[in-house]
Amino acid sequence: MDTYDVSSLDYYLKLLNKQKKNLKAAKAHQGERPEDRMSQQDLVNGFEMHLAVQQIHEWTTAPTERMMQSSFLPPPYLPSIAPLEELKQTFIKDLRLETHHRGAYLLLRSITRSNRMTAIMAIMEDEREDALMLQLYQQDDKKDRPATSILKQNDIVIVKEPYFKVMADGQYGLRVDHVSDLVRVEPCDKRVPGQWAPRISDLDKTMDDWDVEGNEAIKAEQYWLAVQNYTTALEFPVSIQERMALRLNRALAYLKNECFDAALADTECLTSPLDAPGKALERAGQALYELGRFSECQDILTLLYEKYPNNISATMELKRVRCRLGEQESGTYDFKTIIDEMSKVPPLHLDHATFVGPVAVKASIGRGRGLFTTKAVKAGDLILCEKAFAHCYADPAGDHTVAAECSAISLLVNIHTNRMTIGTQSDLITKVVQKLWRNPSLLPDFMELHHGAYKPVDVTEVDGKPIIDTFLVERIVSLNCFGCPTSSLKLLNTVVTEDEKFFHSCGVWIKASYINHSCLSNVRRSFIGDLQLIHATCDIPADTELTFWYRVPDGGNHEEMQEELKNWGFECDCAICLDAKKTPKKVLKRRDTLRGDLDTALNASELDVAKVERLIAAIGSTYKFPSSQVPQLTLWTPYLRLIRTYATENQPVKVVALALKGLECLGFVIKGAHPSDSSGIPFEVVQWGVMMDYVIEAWIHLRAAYMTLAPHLCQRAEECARLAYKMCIGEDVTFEESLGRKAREEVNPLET
Ligand SMILES: C[S@@+](CC[C@H](N)C(=O)[O-])C[C@H]1O[C@@H](n2cnc3c(N)ncnc32)[C@H](O)[C@@H]1O
Repeated sequence: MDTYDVSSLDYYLKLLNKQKKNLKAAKAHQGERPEDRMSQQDLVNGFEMHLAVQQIHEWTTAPTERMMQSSFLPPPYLPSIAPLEELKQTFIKDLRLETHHRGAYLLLRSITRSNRMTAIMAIMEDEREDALMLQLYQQDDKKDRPATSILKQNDIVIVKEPYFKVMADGQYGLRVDHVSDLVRVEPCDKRVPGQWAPRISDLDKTMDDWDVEGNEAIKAEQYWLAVQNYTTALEFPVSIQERMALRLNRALAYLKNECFDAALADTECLTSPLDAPGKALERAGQALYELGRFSECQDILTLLYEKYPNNISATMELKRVRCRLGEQESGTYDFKTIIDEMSKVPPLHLDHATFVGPVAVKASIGRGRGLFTTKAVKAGDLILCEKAFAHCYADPAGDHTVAAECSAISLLVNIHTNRMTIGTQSDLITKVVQKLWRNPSLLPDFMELHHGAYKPVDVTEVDGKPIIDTFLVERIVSLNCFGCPTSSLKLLNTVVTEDEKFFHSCGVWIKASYINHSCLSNVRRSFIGDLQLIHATCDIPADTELTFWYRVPDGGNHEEMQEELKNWGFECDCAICLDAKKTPKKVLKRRDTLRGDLDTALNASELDVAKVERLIAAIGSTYKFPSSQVPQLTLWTPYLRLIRTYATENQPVKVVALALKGLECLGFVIKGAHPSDSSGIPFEVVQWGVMMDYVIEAWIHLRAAYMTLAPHLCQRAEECARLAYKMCIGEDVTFEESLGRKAREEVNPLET
């Protein structure tokens, strides 16, 4: 939704076809055991040489000049679900090309440093001293952790059911797409051959040595290493007290590594909170907070506070979690403070809770599941304010200088679905994989999301570790992710360039993902950082399905709209689309011709307003149903153009007439809005129309025109502008500063 899909652009199609050709050529060798594998030494030399060249390139090229990275997703394959003890060891020389070696595993040792391209890469050997390149995908983000720490020289790993393939450079290598297919092996593991045995110095270390090394790793902010060190210390025979101290130390390292499930488990607070020491309660509270389990977090922190009433951090944390609970329960947010936070650079992942209004997920006929109201809501009501499950801010400069939290923009090519997008989706997939890998308690909610025809494995855990299927994550991201601006407000205040029309930031919001598409939508989404807000754009009765746009409709070509929805695998059957489908081709053709004439008239150096109005009326007459039933979206932009023209010319009578007609074409039904109306009917929006962009502007122009013609209607027009603002921007605390004050002070506020 709102992502930059380049699948139909020529340049990218050529790239896709080239990749497909390479894949086909590689497939021709499927099942072969290559005779021309490089020697270990040649592989190492080549790898080191490449590293050196890459380093020089990085030193000598400005970040902005570097090429946009591409990520190619291979045809999907399932993760290994076999317990390790059921797999048989195999060796490099027995590997067959383009084959997933089901039932087998490889034991490998890294013999080089590792490098990060789109994957973490290193040269690995097996115990027979054969070597090959290993490519690990979906590993930690480089901002969190250097590549060299993910796979260090001499690290020993097992690759379950390895996938041996021809790589982009024609060499042979292993590709690991599923993080759960890689198992790290301790040097003292009985499977490790004698020649790779641990160093004597490591064997001599005591539990205390490992504990001290863990503490040092924490100080050096090498939290992944601290976890390893404390884990090794815990393998020694230890007293209950020592065990608890080590686990609490490890809980801290886990927290820093964003492994909140494991941190929580190490505190043992969920099983015996009453006996837990302060440090355990503090760390458990932190883990629960990060997992969004605010109510449990409050319970733990209350216990901590009761035990240590003078503990300042406990008091502060308790206050913080109570704020989250307030947001979660009431949907009341301090938007002024949030907007202030947003103005900080770098953009933040906001510290706020999710509010779910009166909605429930239910079956939607012909659409799978959908989100339905559980009670009636009014136009402008907040339905959802959802914190992203995962979110990637685009780094416009491409150099990570803007913010540590930013992601580089890259091209994501899915060879299997032929879909190509530009943005941060590639990073988003990695982010989701890592979040789930580190916190398996989050798996069920995410994996429940729509994944089309993809058939995942039905095993969730093996050997005590979660199974994470990268291709399932990719499918879910592809069908459920939202492209988004940094904030909808920022979009209102800037002139959007052609390139910026496509949002490069993106995220996954689980609840919002249940909302199906309709061009005739009844809710609209907006963004404030990584919060997605959904507001009702009209009065919605109870038990009604909520819908918004996946692609913004413009009432133009019906087939083109359906083509844009193709990725999601459905045809829209809203009243607008059904009407277009049923309208005779001859009428559609006439409408198209008139629309072409109208565009020419609108683009003329001097606007012939009479002609434009005539053409609008002629297009209007090609519709069978009134716009209150089937909105005539194609007329919105021309009306807007006329409203602006008449506002500039200070013709309030015309502004009112055209603004009301414009709103009418979107499906609005408004009573008592004509200044000349002497019937005494009070102003009322009987029906809200489709909430297209610039509806706020139309209301503001109306307000300005009423100032001269019907001052008593000004306030009503301003209220409508404010409500439309809330629907489109997400809040109305900035309305006054953005538009309201200007609207009152100037006759024509939007022209300045
Ligand atoms: C983001 S999910 C929406 C929730 C989904 N219906 C579910 O069951 O989880 C997108 C998918 O919903 C379905 N969908 C959305 N809008 C639809 C519509 N108007 N008609 C039919 N299917 C629709 C399509 O299968 C689409 O790929």
